[in-house]
Amino acid sequence: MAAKINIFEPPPSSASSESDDGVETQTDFSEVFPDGEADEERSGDFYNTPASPITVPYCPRPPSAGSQKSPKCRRQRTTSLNRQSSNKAATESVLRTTHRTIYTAGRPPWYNSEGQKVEPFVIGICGGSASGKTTVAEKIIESLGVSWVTLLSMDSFYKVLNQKQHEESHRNEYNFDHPDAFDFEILIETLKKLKEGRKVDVPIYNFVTHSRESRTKTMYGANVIIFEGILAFYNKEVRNMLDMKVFVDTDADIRLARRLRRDISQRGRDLEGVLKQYTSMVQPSFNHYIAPLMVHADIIVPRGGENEVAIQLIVQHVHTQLQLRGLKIREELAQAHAFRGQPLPDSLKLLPTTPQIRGLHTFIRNKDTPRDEFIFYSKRLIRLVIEYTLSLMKFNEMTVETPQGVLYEGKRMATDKICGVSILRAGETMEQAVCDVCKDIRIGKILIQTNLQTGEPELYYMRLPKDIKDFKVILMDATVATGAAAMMAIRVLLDHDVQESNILIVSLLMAESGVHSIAYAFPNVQIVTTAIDPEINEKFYVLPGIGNFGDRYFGTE
Ligand SMILES: Nc1ncnc2c1ncn2[C@@H]1O[C@H](COP(=O)(O)OP(=O)(O)O)[C@@H](O)[C@H]1O
Ligand SMILES: Nc1ccn([C@@H]2O[C@H](COP(=O)(O)O)[C@@H](O)[C@H]2O)c(=O)n1
Repeated sequence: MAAKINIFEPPPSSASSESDDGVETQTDFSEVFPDGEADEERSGDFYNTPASPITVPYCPRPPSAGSQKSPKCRRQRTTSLNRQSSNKAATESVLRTTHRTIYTAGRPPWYNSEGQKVEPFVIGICGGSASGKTTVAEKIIESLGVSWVTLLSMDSFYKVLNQKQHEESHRNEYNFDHPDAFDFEILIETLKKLKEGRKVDVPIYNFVTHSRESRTKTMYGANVIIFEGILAFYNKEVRNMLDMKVFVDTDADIRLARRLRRDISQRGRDLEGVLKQYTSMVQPSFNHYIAPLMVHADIIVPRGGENEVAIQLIVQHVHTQLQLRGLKIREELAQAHAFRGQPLPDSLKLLPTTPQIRGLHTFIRNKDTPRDEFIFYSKRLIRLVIEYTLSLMKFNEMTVETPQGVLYEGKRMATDKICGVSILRAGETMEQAVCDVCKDIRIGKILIQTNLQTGEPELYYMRLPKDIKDFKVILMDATVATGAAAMMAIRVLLDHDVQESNILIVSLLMAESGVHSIAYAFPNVQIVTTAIDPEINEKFYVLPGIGNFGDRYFGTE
């Protein structure tokens, strides 16, 4: 695969800092590439996807729309996607730098067109020590060309040793090749969480000190998860989580030669120690525990990483499986013809189409409106839709005394826990209006861009207010066409434990099919807009539409 270096470009209007009134509107793009990651390993470590439960009332899509579920039923929460390097790869990255390539742009969808998380494809790689498991895993990753792959090594789950065992390990007398050396409980829990797309903190193992380091490595779900280790197929529960089992079968003498070189140069061992450990424990355990696991393999790869043919076969199979999992979100959404003629969902809150609203639309839809007027009239419309959004909040009774000493029976918004999140970059144009009407509101940002090759939305960046799960979220995008970007942003919020019913997606203009798609996937999300247009063209623009709102507003092409 051609190496894919991250080509992250902040959007034109980003990187602002605190505004005068102290409202946080900053866009800190360093968040995308956290400190401590080698450049070529930048992989969106920022992303956290805990599972989140949802319920459903609205299901207008008829069965012919390709949906498997019955109208009343609701899908299970399952998994998600991303790309990470393993602990092992991370700790050895200095040694391997010249071989390491890949790495990612944005995160492609980790859910299907119904908003449901999609299971990642999990590959297990088993084989003797120094057989080439890690090398095979890295070659698969390179050839796959999939952006989000997690590589998890069984080494991370070596048990913490007591004093006696520790002394034995330094005399090369502790058996690290016996199943009892591994903490299968944490391993299983970790794999399960990764399959569900949740965040895990994986221990980092140090082969020199025979112990876990105090820091951990944070990993997330992915399109593909590769799990490798000498006893990767030993535990039945682990085996059941593997979609494809690969056994790397390399001759014992080659394994010994590689191990000698590696353990002396990288793991702080001496010749005598390696040979003693190998003959007394590594080789016997291989014969007794590891070699018999070959029966579970779907594919046996002789010679390890040199075996290009085997690696390409594996890669082909994974590609086919990923395709079957179907993550062509935008295409599917754009073809959501089954919604035609369906009543608009109850979750849609359309502003009354007054002459004033139509008048504002007339200005901003007119292709000849100059930019300054476009901005002026857009701002007016934005202010109206934001005020309307606030009117949908719950209000409590409140009595105040007027300056004349008379009581006034009024109302007060039930919660002040409201925050804004803009979908960059068009959604950013709506931030000011939210800040103007909600005092001290905090604003988060999510950057989603379209991959020009796949046409799919990709998540590049996000920075969300702290404790967002406790907030009502006004999610802003100027226009919604297929709903693909809005759905990705909603998915991000749900993955951060925001309640579906606490999300309001707010736009100036939405395509009818986008409204249906969002409502079908996320029936409890409120959808607020000033107008609905009937069509989407082949470029995914709304028709009649406004054109590219961001370009017209920011004066870009
Ligand atoms: N085909 C190969 N030719 C030469 N050295 C190799 C080859 N494959 C792996 N190695 C080296 O052998 C050692 C063990 O390989 P690795 O892939 O880490 O095996 P495992 O993960 O099974 O322990 C590493 O130092 C690696 O660089
Ligand atoms: N403290 C330790 C822990 C493990 N080992 C050996 O590592 C081998 C597994 O790692 P691979 O990368 O070779 O799969 C295993 O055979 C253990 O003997 C060790 O030496 N010290």
